[in-house]
Amino acid sequence: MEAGRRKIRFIPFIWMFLGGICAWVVAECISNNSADEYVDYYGSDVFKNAVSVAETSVAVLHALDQSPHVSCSPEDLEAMRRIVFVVPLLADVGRLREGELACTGVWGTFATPVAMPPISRVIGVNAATLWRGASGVVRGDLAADMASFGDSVVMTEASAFARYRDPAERLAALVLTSDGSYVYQAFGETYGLSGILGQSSRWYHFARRRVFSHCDDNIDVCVVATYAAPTPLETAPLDFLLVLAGGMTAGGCIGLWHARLYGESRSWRQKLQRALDNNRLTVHYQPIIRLSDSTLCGAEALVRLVDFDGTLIPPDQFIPAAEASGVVEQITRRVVKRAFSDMGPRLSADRDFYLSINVSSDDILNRDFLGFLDNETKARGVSPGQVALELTERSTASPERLTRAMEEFSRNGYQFLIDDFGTGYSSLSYIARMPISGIKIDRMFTQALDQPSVGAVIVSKVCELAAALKVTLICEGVETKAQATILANIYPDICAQGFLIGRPMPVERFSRTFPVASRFRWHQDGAA
Ligand SMILES: Nc1nc2c(ncn2[C@@H]2O[C@@H]3COP(=O)(O)O[C@H]4[C@@H](O)[C@H](n5cnc6c(=O)[nH]c(N)nc65)O[C@@H]4COP(=O)(O)O[C@H]3[C@H]2O)c(=O)[nH]1
Repeated sequence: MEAGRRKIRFIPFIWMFLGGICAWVVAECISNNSADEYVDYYGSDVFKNAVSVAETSVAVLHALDQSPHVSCSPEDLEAMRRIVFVVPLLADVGRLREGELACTGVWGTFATPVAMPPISRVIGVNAATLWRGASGVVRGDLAADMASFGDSVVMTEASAFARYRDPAERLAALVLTSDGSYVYQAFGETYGLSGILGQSSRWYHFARRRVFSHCDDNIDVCVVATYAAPTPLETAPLDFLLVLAGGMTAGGCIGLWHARLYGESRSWRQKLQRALDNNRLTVHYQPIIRLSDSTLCGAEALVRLVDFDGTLIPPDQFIPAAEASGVVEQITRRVVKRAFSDMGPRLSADRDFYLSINVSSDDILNRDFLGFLDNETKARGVSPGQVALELTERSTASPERLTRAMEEFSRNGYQFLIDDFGTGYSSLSYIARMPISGIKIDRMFTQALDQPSVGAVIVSKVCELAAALKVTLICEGVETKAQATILANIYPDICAQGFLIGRPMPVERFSRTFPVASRFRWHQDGAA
């Protein structure tokens, strides 16, 4: 008991914690998303520029290679000068002779060819040669990236990547080959970046280092850019704390609601258990008559919980809690025992009279219940054929399982009635396959009978269905003579249950009001 109370007290805190975690996850995802946008923007810019430089260099090398002019001839120098003039990404273009630079578009022909520095890399099928940051080739103070193909060489303008040299805080990028073995350009703190080529962050990846990586399809140029994203607490501490507080508050509210529901169901469970232990469940009986001849055909057993002050609590208030907490099976057994003890003599005296008992699908699916029912009927001398089990149409159990279980009860002689027909969602095809002997039309349709509404149409359709299925039809909630008259006209064989005939009552009153072989003349007042 104490443990249960302590558990209830913890529920809101657990939900608060969960709410806080959810809020934190949401804040992280939002922050990841904007950090990814940032690194994508930066990485794409570097990538576009790198591809543009590479494509331009390749195109110029290709053009020089195809040139009809004699290398370093005045026409060749003129053509190279024009290239340097129109291609701002290139600082100079020139010609090699025996591995040395013989002339360039800017400097013309050298009196003494300039020695080339050691090669950084040879790439591609056609063996283009690359130099990274080569200095002292033309001007001692300038370090340029160079590429050569055949006897042509291009020198990249130093300013081509200038704007990336000092990236914003936490940003870094590498321009490299797709196998990661050669780095064209590096910006910022790039240690370990080549190892993550091919990975890209998504908003749902939880990592502080956000990654952009992309390779060109035609040229062997890739870019890996990273952003060491700050935590949401660093970027927007107030917003983050507000989101966290919101999450915890929402979690706390859900927790309070959950604790209340849990407390209610726990208190109902305890209340019901105490009522069972103290024998404070009682059963009332509501008469059911056949309208055609006014004979009493049966009675429905309806459970009530007697509160400590003697007031009767109707089943609608505790049966759902009993079903949810698993106490319903104990209640059903108690009702069965009580109803057989109350109505046993009546059932033996009047073999045409039946007693209907509400059961839940859990009762029917419980293998022991059939044995229990058999023992009780035997002990009280009740014929199973006079016992109708009312199963609500709103049952959530699997129809196949339920049908199989119902068949076992049916084999032992018990009848089944589908209660509250028309309010559930079960398919008619299932109902048609279930071993049922009767349908009870819900009172909401009955009460619409003497009003112009679709209720009357539905009732007459259900009557047709009952006739087709060859099952008994019982109409619940018959309160007026007008309703009874309409029903008797639509379906003469119909049975009626409702305040017009009698409210649920204790067994003593039931026996007094409806003695064996009595008739209830509903078109006159009172029982006869
Ligand atoms: N307005 C109006 N109401 C009428 C009229 N005639 C009968 N009623 C009420 O309609 C309900 C009929 O029972 P139900 O459809 O089986 O509906 C039952 C049944 O589904 C459930 N129930 C009752 N006893 C048991 C039980 O022992 N076990 C289980 N599992 N459920 C039970 O509780 C429901 C409510 O039972 P009650 O409160 O006794 O309410 C009863 C009855 O008092 C009428 O002319 N007008």
